Amino acid sequence: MKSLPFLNPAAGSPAVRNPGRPAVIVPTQAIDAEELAAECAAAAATGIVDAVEWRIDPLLAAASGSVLTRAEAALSLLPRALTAGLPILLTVRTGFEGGQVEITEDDYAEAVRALIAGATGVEVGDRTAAAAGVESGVPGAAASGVPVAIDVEIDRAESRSLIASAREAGVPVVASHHNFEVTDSAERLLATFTAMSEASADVAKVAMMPQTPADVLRLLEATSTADASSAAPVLGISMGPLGRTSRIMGADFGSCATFAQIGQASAPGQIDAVVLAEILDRVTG
Ligand SMILES: O=C1C[C@@](O)(C(=O)O)C[C@@H](O)[C@@H]1O
Repeated sequence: MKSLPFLNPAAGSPAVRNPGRPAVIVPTQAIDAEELAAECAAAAATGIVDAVEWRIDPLLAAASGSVLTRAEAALSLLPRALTAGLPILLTVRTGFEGGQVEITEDDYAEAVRALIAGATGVEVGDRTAAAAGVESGVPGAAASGVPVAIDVEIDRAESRSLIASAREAGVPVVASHHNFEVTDSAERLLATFTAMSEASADVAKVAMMPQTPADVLRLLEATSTADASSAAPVLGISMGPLGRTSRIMGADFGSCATFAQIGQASAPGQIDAVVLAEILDRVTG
């Protein structure tokens, strides 16, 4: 298991203190500033969360105007998320992959490009994000010194150029691929991990729906194989109740992080974050 590459050392969260422990990432689907600030603060207050994923697809779906206007509306809220001090993973989960925003390939690329620019240019206080990133040495750090990373769906038409743009801007990238129906074949899973690694993603993540225990095993084996052959951290998730082994013991198969819920889950099978942290305390110390 490799470490999640956008932890915030200053947060002193469990994965920061113990590099052998997978990062716990908690999603928020907040669509306004108050909800976002409150959910990030609540996650930080538990002391067991390492990063927050802000799923902005519900906000993009609810807002009106061009995709650029809607992405900018989301970005204007980002400083509220950063005040809690936990790293933020910005995710536009499209309808293609089980998310809430129906979006064209062109609009997805435009939204992600706007988010990359915003993640490097967020102003908190009087320093620019890019300057703070250089000073703090934290990749993708916003002005507060809190890392901001971005999710890019590897199957989107412009994924490779989006990943290249994010890396050029110093924003860490989590490449994603989801199948909410079944679990891909072993060959397809490995090809997906390889494509993510070849595109230079900072984390290669797949989330699959199992139908049988053998599907969970195939996902875990592919994750472990990909971890052994890739320089970048990997993350393999088997969703639904059947896949919970992957969310609890995934680190033993190479996963650098696990998604857990506080309040609303963002995918089937997520475990309560506090309960999961207690289990991880017991099994990983
Ligand atoms: O990609 C992922 C993983 C996930 O689908 C899960 O299964 O926990 C949850 C999503 O919010 C996130 O973007």
